Amino acid sequence: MTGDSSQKLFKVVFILGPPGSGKGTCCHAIQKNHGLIHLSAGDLLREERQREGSEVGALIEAHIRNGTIVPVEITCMFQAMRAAGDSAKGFLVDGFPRNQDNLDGWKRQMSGKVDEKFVLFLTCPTDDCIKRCLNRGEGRSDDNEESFRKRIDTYNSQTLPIVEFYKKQGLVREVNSGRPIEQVLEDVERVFTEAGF
Ligand SMILES: Nc1ncnc2c1ncn2[C@@H]1O[C@H](COP(=O)(O)OP(=O)(O)O)[C@@H](O)[C@H]1O
Ligand SMILES: Nc1ccn([C@@H]2O[C@H](COP(=O)(O)OP(=O)(O)O)[C@@H](O)[C@H]2O)c(=O)n1
Ligand SMILES: [Mg+2]
Repeated sequence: MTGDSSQKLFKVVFILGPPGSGKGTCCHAIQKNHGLIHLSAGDLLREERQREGSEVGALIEAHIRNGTIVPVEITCMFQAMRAAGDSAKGFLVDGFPRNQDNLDGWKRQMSGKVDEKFVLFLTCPTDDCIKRCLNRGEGRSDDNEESFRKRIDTYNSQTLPIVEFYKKQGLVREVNSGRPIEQVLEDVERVFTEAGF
């Protein structure tokens, strides 16, 4: 009837898990195989932090070092999805929503515009996660032991309740990522295939 009713919904898969659990690594593999667009909230924030003249660069850096979550208005996930346009088969939304503020902002902006397929939830022992972060080799200002501890605290207190929220809706697909990458990717691939990707 109206133009709105025929508007294409953005297909979305959320990727959540502790720092160093392999979210980015899994997204790279899946993106290649399935033609999905990978949007990492952390990457978008680091990009904005580097942008010359950014008014929020220092604020972003303070949150990143401190392992706390940047206010959702600054985390331009929605703009990034819109910028990627209609042609995308779907989006891998990596590291978002990470707390209640992220989730509230997402709902405010995206309700009625997205088809939330599932949440890929990666689980990995903290000892493995910290080793992986300290060896990541990207020179990140938060890949040190002190920041890692803060990130894990934030993850446990603020992100796990978001996973629970999606679990209640039957949307969580859990994969143990504390294993060799080939095994992890085999299970991740299966989850996407079962979801019709
Ligand atoms: N299954 C795995 N086994 C060993 N190392 C891994 C595995 N998955 C990812 N890594 C490595 O661990 C580090 C963190 O992975 P990354 O994908 O950046 O995690 P996240 O995005 O969840 O922080 C990277 O150096 C990556 O190459
Ligand atoms: N939704 C998000 C995602 C990341 N971030 C910030 O960016 C940091 C790094 O996030 P990331 O997703 O790149 O980190 P990993 O979990 O991939 O190691 C987080 O610790 C937060 O400080 C945020 O504020 N909000
Ligand atoms: Mg990452």
